[in-house]
Amino acid sequence: MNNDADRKAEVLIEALPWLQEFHGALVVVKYGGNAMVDDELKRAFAQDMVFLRVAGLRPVIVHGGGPQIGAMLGKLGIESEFRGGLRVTTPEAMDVVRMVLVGQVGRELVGLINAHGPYAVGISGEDAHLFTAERRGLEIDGREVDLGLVGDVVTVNPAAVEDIVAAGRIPVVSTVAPDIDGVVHNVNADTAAAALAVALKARKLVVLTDVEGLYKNWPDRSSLVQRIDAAELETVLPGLASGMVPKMEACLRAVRGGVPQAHVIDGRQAHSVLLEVFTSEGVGTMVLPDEGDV
Ligand SMILES: Nc1ncnc2c1ncn2[C@@H]1O[C@H](COP(=O)(O)OP(=O)(O)O)[C@@H](O)[C@H]1O
Ligand SMILES: CC(=O)N[C@@H](CCC(=O)OP(=O)(O)O)C(=O)O
Repeated sequence: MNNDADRKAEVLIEALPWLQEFHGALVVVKYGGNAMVDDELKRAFAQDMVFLRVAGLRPVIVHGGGPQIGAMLGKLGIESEFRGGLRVTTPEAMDVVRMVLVGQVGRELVGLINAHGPYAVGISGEDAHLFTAERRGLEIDGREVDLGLVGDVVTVNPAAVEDIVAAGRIPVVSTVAPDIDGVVHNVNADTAAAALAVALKARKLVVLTDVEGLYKNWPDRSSLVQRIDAAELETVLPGLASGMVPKMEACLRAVRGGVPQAHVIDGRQAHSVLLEVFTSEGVGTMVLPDEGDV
């Protein structure tokens, strides 16, 4: 065999133990809006989800869309600001959040996946009681900050998502959610992905973003964390900035809720999900439960 054929065969065979280990595994993949900027990358992501499904895994996608919401708010002349990595959401902004997440970003992903076959079904936190939210406050320097219609997920009814998965399809979840009075809230997609991964007893949570993983001393590029356990992550959390806060809180919530591993990986690298699942080195940052919890 020539070298090129050897290398291709090696790549395929390296996947064998991982195909065995994850056969049938339910994997929640959070696709961040910052990793959706380029059409090629979006197509590669859709291919990866179909690959996982055809390889015998059960992918569930939770998508974000922060930059896309920002762009639409900008076009409409509505101001929006972030506090602690969360968007302060007025009722007017909430209409835009819902329109963009459900009607634009979710639809686009469903279309890209369905270019490969009848796999993807879009669903939002409003469907079949999937998520119930509770208004979420934020404490900054000991003071409570009002974020408007921002919610945290307090209950998950995963039955509708389970039905879609059981039918061999790929749920694509948009993260708007009603509170108990039916008022729709804006839920950060990392937060929702973690709550869903716990409720579905997922084997993995994989979070795609626009950075290689968690840096202990951001922005020092030599401080990329490959593995971290829940207890250590808890000590690092207070020092984190911007979007990394809800992301790492989500990983912590997932592993503390029984998900055996959570990963933050670089969505700017095409097919990074496949590298994470099917190669021995993996990519990005892996968050593990505390030793006693494994
Ligand atoms: N410690 C850190 N490690 C990695 N990235 C960090 C850190 N602190 C802040 N960041 C920033 O967080 C960003 C990711 O969060 P965010 O922009 O909300 O992504 P997404 O749209 O994928 O949810 C990174 O691009 C980086 O600029
Ligand atoms: C409350 C809150 O911040 N909600 C987010 C929801 C979208 C999201 O989380 O998108 P990314 O994953 O792309 O950041 C927002 O309004 O931007």
